[in-house]
Order: sequence, then C-alpha cells, then structure tokens
Amino acid sequence: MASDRNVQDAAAYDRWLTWKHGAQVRERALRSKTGFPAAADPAALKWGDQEVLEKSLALLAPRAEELVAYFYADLFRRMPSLRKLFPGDMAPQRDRLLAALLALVQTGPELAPVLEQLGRDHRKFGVQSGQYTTVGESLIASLAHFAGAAWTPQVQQAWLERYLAAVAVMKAAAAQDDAPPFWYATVIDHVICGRDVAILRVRPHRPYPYKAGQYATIESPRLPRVWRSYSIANEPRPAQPLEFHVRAVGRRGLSDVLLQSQPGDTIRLGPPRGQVTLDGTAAGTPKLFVAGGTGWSTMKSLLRQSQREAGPVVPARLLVSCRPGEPYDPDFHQLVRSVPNLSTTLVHSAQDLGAELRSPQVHPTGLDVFLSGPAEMLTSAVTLLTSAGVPRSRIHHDSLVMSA
Ligand SMILES: NC(=O)C1=CN([C@@H]2O[C@H](COP(=O)(O)OP(=O)(O)OC[C@H]3O[C@@H](n4cnc5c(N)ncnc54)[C@H](O)[C@@H]3O)[C@@H](O)[C@H]2O)C=CC1
Repeated sequence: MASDRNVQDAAAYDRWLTWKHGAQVRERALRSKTGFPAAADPAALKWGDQEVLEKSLALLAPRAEELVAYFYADLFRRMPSLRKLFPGDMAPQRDRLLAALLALVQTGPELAPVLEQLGRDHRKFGVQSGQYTTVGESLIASLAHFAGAAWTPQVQQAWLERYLAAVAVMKAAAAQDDAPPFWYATVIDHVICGRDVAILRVRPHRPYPYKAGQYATIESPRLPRVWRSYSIANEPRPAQPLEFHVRAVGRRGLSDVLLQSQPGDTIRLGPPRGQVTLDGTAAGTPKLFVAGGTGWSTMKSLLRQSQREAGPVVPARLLVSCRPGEPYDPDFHQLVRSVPNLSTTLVHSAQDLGAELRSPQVHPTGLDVFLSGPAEMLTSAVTLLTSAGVPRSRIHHDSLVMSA
C-alpha cells in the first residue's frame, strides 16, 4: 500500500484514505456539513480569533502531513475536475499548503500582501471563483476530522473566518489585475555551463514588461502544471530574449526538464514578480549585492541595469558564494570587471560568506543590500547584517514561501 507521502493521483489518494481511515470515516468526512457560507462580505472581513486558531493549530500540528493528504483526497472526491489543475506529483503541493496554513494562522491579516499576490498568481492556473468554496468546505471538513472532540462551534467559526478572509483578499486582488495571467514564450537555445547549469534563453510571444532583479514562474509542457520561479538574468530591453539560469537537481523536477528543452519548445511564463529591484534606492548610495549559486542571475540583471541606466554603481560590493570550480557563468568576469568601482569577492562556503558579511567594511552607513540564493543563505545573511546594524528595511530579498 502506498504511503501518505507518495500517493500521486486521485484514485491512489482514495485508496490510501480508505485504507488509512476506513470507508465509513471517509464517507462521513465527505458528507460532513461545514456550514460554509457562499461568499464573504468584504466590508465585514473577520480574521477569526487568533488564540483559538493557534490552539487549534497546535493540536493539529503533530498530524499536519496526514491532514493535508486527507484534505486533497477529500477535495478530489468532492470535485474530481479539480485534479487537473494540480501537478502529477502532489508531494510539493502538500508541503506548500502546509506552509500556507501555518503562515495563515501565525501571521494573520499582515499576510494580506502575500495573499494578494497569491490570488493574482492563481489566475494562471485557471481557478474559478466558486472552486474556492469547495476547497474551503474540504479544508474545514478535514480540520474537523482531525480535531475530533476539540472541534467546537467556536473553533469552526475561527477557521471559517480566517479562510474566508484570506480568500476574499485573494479574489479581490485577482479581480483587479488586468495583466495577462501568463505569457507563451519560445525557447531560443540553452547553453550548458560547467557540470549542471544551463543558461536558457527564451523569447516571449508578446511584450513581457518587468524590472531588473525580478523573477518569473515557468511551466513546461514536458511537466504540466508544475510552476517554479527563476530570476530573469538580464535587464529589460525591448525585443531582447529573457535569460534564465537553471541548475539540474536530478529529481526529474522542472529544472531537469528545462535542461532538456529544445530550441522551438513553447513554455509558459507567469507574470514577473519580486522586490529585489533598484526601485526606491538612490543611485549614489552604497550597495551590497550578495549571491549564492544560481542566485547570481538576480545580481547579473541588477548589475547590467545599473550599468545601462545610472552609469557606475558607486560604491558597490559584490559577494558571490558558489561551488568550487564556479562561477558557472561565462559572462561573469567580464561583467564584474566592466562595472566601475565594483569590488568583487568570491567565496566557496557558507562559513566564508559569513566571515565576509561580518566584516565592518562590507556595511557602510546608508547601505542598500540585495540578496538572492538558497533560503538558508538569505536567513543567515539577514541575521548577520541586521545584528551589524543594517536596517531591515534596507535589505532586499524575495521570499518564495507562498509563491504559486
Ligand atoms: N535559478 C534562479 O533563478 C534562482 C535561484 N535561487 C535559489 O538559489 C539557490 C541556488 O541553488 P544552487 O545554485 O544549487 O546553490 P548552491 O547549493 O550551490 O549554494 C550556493 C551557495 O550558497 C551558500 N549557502 C548555502 N547555504 C548557506 C547557509 N546556510 N548560509 C550561508 N550560505 C549558504 C553556499 O556558500 C553555496 O556556495 C536555490 O535555492 C534557488 O532556489 C534564487 C534566486 C534565483
């Protein structure tokens, strides 16, 4: 029998659910009345009682993974047509939902900007407004099932309010967004650099407006409905192809599939996203660019943009942490040499990067910092820089926790 971590389609979910919980429990869950209202009144949004939600989450946490698997099984039983909106491999999807639920309870209304973006991003999946109700019904039924006797009317009310508030924010943002939900683009070429990175160039079929430092989500027909984020490594210029840096991870995920793409392949791009841009930073203030691995692509775009628009970046420092034998990018040395007053340091370990970030000359007063790389690198760099006195508001990086 499949384990709850690797069941991959609706039928397998259903078999797993029946095996795990018994047919009667499953039927009860599917029939459960959640009292789910048809729509939330946006003028009277309530976010649910924080204390009640936190207690409920703490109770559910030990079985959270099971709960999420149960939820998707329940959802696809209620509305089998929803299955086609999701990728074949549901494991990453379940992890995302779990992270989203945690953030929703822990962060509450302050999560609104993230939810707005999530709502806009869901347009590219073709989600219909009414499907949010089915998802909500299924979620409440799943929470109720796992909470057991602790599922009181008060707890249900808190979860309902929180879910409805989140969905209202997502739907409102989606309704106001008049940009295309996605763009088609044709692969021009890809060049393998080093052992396992490809520099991929694609041409969108219609203008794709973005800012240097932003990223795009990409989907390939070779792996339908799997969207992943990649920085756009060049600065925006009319009619210029977009460049992405993709490292093989060996799990037959999107990066591996993109490494096999052929000239002429059509892919889809989600709308450009991301806060790591030069917007709001003065041209003359000191800047620190910190890149880890293929996070270099974000810095490449920012450096090219600085070069084109504002002349020399003065003064600026670039720290790149990469694997031995890298940087992989054949443009790297020429580009960094061509930016006047840019001082560049290459390191090959987290420890050496930490030592550089601790060095006082790396953070002069008035500094703006731009970070891109593995999540662990972002976390440790933010901790080191803020404890060295760099204001949090001057450290720019993207969090992809709830990206769609
Ligand atoms: N491909 C893209 O367009 C972009 C990728 N990213 C993310 O950047 C990462 C890049 O992956 P790889 O190239 O495989 O990177 P990698 O695994 O080669 O790591 C790059 C460097 O990050 C540093 N690092 C790792 N963990 C650290 C920690 N805990 N503290 C401090 N430094 C640490 C290491 O020094 C390492 O050399 C991925 O997580 C990817 O999601 C971010 C932005 C854009």
